[in-house]
Amino acid sequence: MGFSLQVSLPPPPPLPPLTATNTATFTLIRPVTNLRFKPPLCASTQQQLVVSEENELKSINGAPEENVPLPLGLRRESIPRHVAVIMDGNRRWARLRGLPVDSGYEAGVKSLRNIAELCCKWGIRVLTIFAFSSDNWFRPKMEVEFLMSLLEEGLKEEMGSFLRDNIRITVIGDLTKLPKSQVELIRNVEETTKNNTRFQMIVAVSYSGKDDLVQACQRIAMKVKDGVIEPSDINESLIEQELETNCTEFPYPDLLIRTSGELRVSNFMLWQLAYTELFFAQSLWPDFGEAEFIEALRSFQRRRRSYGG
Ligand SMILES: CC(C)=CCC/C(C)=C/CC/C(C)=C/COP(=O)(O)OP(=O)(O)O
Repeated sequence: MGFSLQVSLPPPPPLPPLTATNTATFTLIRPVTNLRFKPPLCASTQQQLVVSEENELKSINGAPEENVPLPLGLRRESIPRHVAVIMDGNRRWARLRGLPVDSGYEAGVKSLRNIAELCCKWGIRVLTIFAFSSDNWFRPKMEVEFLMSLLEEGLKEEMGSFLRDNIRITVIGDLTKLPKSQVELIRNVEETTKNNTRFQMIVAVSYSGKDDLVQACQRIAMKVKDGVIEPSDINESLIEQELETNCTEFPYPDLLIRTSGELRVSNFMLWQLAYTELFFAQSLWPDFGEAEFIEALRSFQRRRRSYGG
């Protein structure tokens, strides 16, 4: 749906296309409530602009990844659609530097931002991160609270970028143990970003792959009990539909990366990882940067995926 705004520039300089970085130079003349992305109002600007919502969204949310060259040695046609990550080694990273554990998690968030941006840039469609496992509740209370506060701050701070960059956020896991305010924030972010299509980040919080399967079994058992389906109707596709990854078009990660040299999947996406290619990096998660990510993607592209056939 379009809206129009008058131009009052004597005479207007050539306007660059709207991008995520130059929108602050434009002022909308009247408040617009139906925009998914709202350019910040800039008091100092002299410019007023005619723009349509359609054009704005096209300019910002187009598919720039198609024009961005991939790093040397990576082929666009076999870029994984879904990458899952076990971000391991944050505390070790901090301890190695004599820093408090919290600094390790903060450094981990920086690394996550970097990898998520690269995913967006290179056309990876889904990134699932293991942010907090159901077993992590047994960590010291202060540590748990700090991790949860990072999640909360991250969601609040990045909300503008999610909308601007057409990013969908989904949280999976058992949220019943989280404070009500955090659950509300999560549901709000999910709802606000649910129609975004360029990139989806799935955040696994209080997550357990076994629990995901147990919940799916319970829901299916209820359907049998209620006479909605017969036991013989239970098949892979039905189970897939009941798992938490029913939130994405690409529920099966093509590539799982685990950092810090540990060689386990630790109860992460047990069903979904059936045919996933695994990559174990030596780097601790805060050190896992662009070079290591490229190495993981190159390794993925060298694999022959036969799915057992
Ligand atoms: C979305 C969001 C804000 C995420 C939080 C940030 C973040 C990096 C979380 C990782 C959580 C975690 C339990 C990692 C495991 O490594 P570990 O830290 O236990 O490391 P260790 O194996 O060295 O003890």
